[in-house]
Amino acid sequence: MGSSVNSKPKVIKGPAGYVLEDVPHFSDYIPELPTHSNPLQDNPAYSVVKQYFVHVDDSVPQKIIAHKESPRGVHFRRAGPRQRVYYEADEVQAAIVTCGGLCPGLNTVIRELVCGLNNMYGVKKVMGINGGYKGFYAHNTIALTPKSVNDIHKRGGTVLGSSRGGHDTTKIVDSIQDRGINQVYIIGGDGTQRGASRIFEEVRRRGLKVAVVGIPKTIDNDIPVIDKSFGFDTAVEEAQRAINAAHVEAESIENGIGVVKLMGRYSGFIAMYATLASRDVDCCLIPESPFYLEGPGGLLEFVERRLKENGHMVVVIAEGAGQELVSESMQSMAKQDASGNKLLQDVGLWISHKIKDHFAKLKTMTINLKYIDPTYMIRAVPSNASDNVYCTLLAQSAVHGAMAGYTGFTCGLVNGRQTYIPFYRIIEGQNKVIITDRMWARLLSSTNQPSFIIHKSDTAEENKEEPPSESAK
Ligand SMILES: Nc1ncnc2c1ncn2[C@@H]1O[C@H](COP(=O)(O)OP(=O)(O)O)[C@@H](O)[C@H]1O
Ligand SMILES: O=P(O)(O)OC[C@H]1O[C@](O)(COP(=O)(O)O)[C@@H](O)[C@@H]1O
Ligand SMILES: [Mg+2]
Repeated sequence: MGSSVNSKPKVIKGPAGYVLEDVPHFSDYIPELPTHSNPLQDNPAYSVVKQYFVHVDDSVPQKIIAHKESPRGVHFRRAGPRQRVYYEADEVQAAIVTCGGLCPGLNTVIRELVCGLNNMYGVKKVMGINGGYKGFYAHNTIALTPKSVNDIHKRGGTVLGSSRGGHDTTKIVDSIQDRGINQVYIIGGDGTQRGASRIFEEVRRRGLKVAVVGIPKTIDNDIPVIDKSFGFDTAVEEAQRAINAAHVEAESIENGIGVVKLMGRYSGFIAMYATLASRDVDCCLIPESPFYLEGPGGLLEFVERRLKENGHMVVVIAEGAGQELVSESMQSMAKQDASGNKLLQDVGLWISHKIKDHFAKLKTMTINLKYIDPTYMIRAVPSNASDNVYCTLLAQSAVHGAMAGYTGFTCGLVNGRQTYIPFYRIIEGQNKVIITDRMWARLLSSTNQPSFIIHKSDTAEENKEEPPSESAK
């Protein structure tokens, strides 16, 4: 079996600016592998489907807004079953691992990988790696059968367990070889996909016929390229319960303030969508939009004004918002978790204290503030109906890709279509709320909160005499 240095991006160009950012395939580094006809063609459930197999040239555009003269742009390979497969059913030894923080839907993905492999391709040997990456070399494995995973999608968390840290590429690939694993399904966030990419490179370097497949998991929705991640809808839905509670508490008492902290380390999507969905939120603070507390146009002035107008208010804050302000006022410890992620300070608690201190000093208004931190409750629930369907399609796409000999890719929804995306595109950046986009503008107009950025620059010079009016925002 051949081996070479790290794989290079596979970029295929076509007419009119067409670009396919393709994913690796066994045939790139292992010559003359035998192929077999896809057993799906004899499966009664699929035999009625016209054109069940994906055309070899099918690809999905990354950008679907186009102008008459614009180039066709970047495309990704469309996911789905292929005519020829690179494994026979009894040859496959699949392994599934879940890494990083929890997210609704993990169990559904595990279930559908096991059932998809079994029902579509007759694969019987599937093992679960216990406790994240380190489970490859530090724990026992768990045998997974359609029966044993039958109702796990009704539970939150991951039946396999998860962990941070412990990624040792050599030990992991040694374990893959020792256990005879030839398909690895790796479910996890940005850190996990980085780890998966390293595993793929090592597998390729050793010339192994092992499909390395990533399935993106991120409750924060911070993975680039894909439309959204599984579990996100569930998280937004579950956040409504906390926001409702905050609203009920706030409006039941004079000058009531409800503060709700939601997940979102670097990306405020959960906070933004939960706010847009709820309509009870007066102010949404996210990491992408810096804010300030004191002075004209600041948060405290806005809180005072909203309380005077409405008698109560709800603030939603993403965990990563205002971290620079928290660090300024508290001794930053700059600690990291086992995966190297920066540990954040509790901005919800901090902002609650700041608001309370402000009104205590002001003495003209007595407030009643209730702080709700539902962060772990939101990610520990089972996935909702639409996420369950999404997880099923993702898992099936992953299985089809691996069986067809593709490797070194992450499955993902791009413009509503299932695709195979090369690892480098997934790990090169982060998906963030773009505060100059229409979605954030919609949020600002629905809450009518200050747009702190505009103010801070404007206020320095212009507003020495007079603070800006809300309508000027
Ligand atoms: N740059 C990296 N290279 C290899 N492995 C990594 C890298 N970053 C994170 N990992 C591993 O991926 C796993 C999950 O990462 P983590 O950041 O905790 O969660 P998530 O995948 O949800 O972002 C951990 O086991 C961690 O060691
Ligand atoms: O306390 P833990 O388990 O480290 O998780 C906290 C973090 O996990 C998340 O829910 C998800 O982060 P990952 O995608 O990196 O797993 C973050 O929003 C949060 O900061
Ligand atoms: Mg992460």
